Amino acid sequence: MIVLQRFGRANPSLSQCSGGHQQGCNLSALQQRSSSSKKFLVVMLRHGESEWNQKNLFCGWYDAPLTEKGAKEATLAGKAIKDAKINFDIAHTSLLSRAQDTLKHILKEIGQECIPVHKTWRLNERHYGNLTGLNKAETAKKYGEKQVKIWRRSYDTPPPPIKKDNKYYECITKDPRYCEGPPPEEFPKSESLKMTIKRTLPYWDNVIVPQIRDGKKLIITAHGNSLRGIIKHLDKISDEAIMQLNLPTAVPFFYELDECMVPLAPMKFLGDPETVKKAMESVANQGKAK
Ligand SMILES: O=C(O)[C@H](O)COP(=O)(O)O
Repeated sequence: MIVLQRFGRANPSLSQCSGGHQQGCNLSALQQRSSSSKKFLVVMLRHGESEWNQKNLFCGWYDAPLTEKGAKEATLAGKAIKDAKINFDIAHTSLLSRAQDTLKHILKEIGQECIPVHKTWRLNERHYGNLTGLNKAETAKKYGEKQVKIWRRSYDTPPPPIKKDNKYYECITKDPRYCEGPPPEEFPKSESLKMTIKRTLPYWDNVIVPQIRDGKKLIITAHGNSLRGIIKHLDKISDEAIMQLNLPTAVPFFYELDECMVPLAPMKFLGDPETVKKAMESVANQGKAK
């Protein structure tokens, strides 16, 4: 198994059972932790390259399909998982095809196409508001790289809300895949990372965590920003430090969690360190004016 550098915690001392989202943990659980060797594995990854990644467009809730390269990246992710001898009991993904198809390629590669797959809007990409459909480099040229970095990576500044005359407004808002949620009053018009975390974490806490505690091995295929939210939560990364985290497409990373659902170590990638580092830099550079 090749493991890349860890994305460090801002404050490791905070990584105890004190987080409001870590349910069922108390002091006695903490005290027992040292004598218990129970570890839980969870694997996550961002989808493979999509057509809109290739064109460098803000995508968010628009349903851009995988490119051929994206499909190959997903298969390679499956190979890395196979080489690491990991198999799964349950999969979770978003309602967007790029994440679902990435999962399909992986499950095919590891010969686990039959495991249950749960799909939820709560794992969707953050909604990019009225930036949806705009080219990232051109937007940087127009509004400045600093502003684009704020829109892409700041913790609590959402992009401008999507307008009714945005070319993609109808196909996103009226998409029947959202008939079971979010409810109309919660349907996002744009989301900051903070807002994304607010709708993703209840799924982590109420659906994913109980399955992990139950001893199930999970794979989660989702998106750059819904996963940044989960990583921020697990690794207790500060609002400032999270701005520097850029997730590459289709590179699996994993956590080993203790019984309190606290990571035993920060996130680790499965992949060649140099390749992953370059891929992360290239994601960061998508917001530079060309
Ligand atoms: O929605 C998008 O455009 C991408 O999937 C993620 O974009 P980002 O890296 O600009 O946040």
